[in-house]
Amino acid sequence: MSTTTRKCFHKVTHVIFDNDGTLMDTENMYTDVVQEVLTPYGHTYTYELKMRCMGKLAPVAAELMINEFNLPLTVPEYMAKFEAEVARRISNVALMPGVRELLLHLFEFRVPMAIATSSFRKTFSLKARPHCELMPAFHHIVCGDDPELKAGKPAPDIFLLAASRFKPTPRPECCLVFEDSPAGLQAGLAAGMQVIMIPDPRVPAEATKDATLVLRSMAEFQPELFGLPEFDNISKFTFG
Ligand SMILES: O=c1[nH]cc([C@@H]2O[C@H](COP(=O)(O)O)[C@@H](O)[C@H]2O)c(=O)[nH]1
Ligand SMILES: [Mg+2]
Repeated sequence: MSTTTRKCFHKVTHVIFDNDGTLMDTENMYTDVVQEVLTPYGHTYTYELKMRCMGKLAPVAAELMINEFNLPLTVPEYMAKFEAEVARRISNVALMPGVRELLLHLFEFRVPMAIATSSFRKTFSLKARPHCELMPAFHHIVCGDDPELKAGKPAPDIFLLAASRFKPTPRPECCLVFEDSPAGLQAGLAAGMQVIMIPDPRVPAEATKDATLVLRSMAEFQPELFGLPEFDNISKFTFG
């Protein structure tokens, strides 16, 4: 089940999910988007480079790409190309395996949940549209362009901001984070939270070694290990 064997986990009361690559299967789309932007300049978006961009705020990733390839583009110009390609592909993104079942289960037991995504609100809303029946499961959603957000992942700010919006506000150690990216893992840990990492198989073990637990899929998650309600055989709850 896990590549990290840490037997003792702390009980949590709140759960904060990353979105891209964790709840929604959007990372292959992002790979295609960035490759489309790079192709006219003759460059390739390697997985090594992608790992440095994943989870970062769009302007930060744009600057990284411009510097990496010495592209003749400003950050706004790069972002305009990036966003145009995202808009072309975003209409029907799927959920990652096991996500729907876990969200329904935790919602049934009234576990407070939030999303902390580097994606900007407008883009997140497009991705969320096919999954709108699941959105009431979240108490709130913090996006990368939130006016109160000072620094993106790997800084801890987005997870601390997400925790602060639960009322009453839980202590960081009572929050469990789900993440797929190395930057997101570092952000969650820096926030003082336990982080379950569900990385793409191409992410090397070195980049996941600090995770509280590493899973291959959300479907492997055992909530009772963190003091959350155990799955029964069939969760009958559905949204209205
Ligand atoms: O291949 C990539 N994947 C993802 C990103 C960035 O990561 C964000 C998704 O972050 P999160 O997993 O926090 O939702 C995207 O909006 C984008 O800014 C990127 O630049 N390149
Ligand atoms: Mg992610």
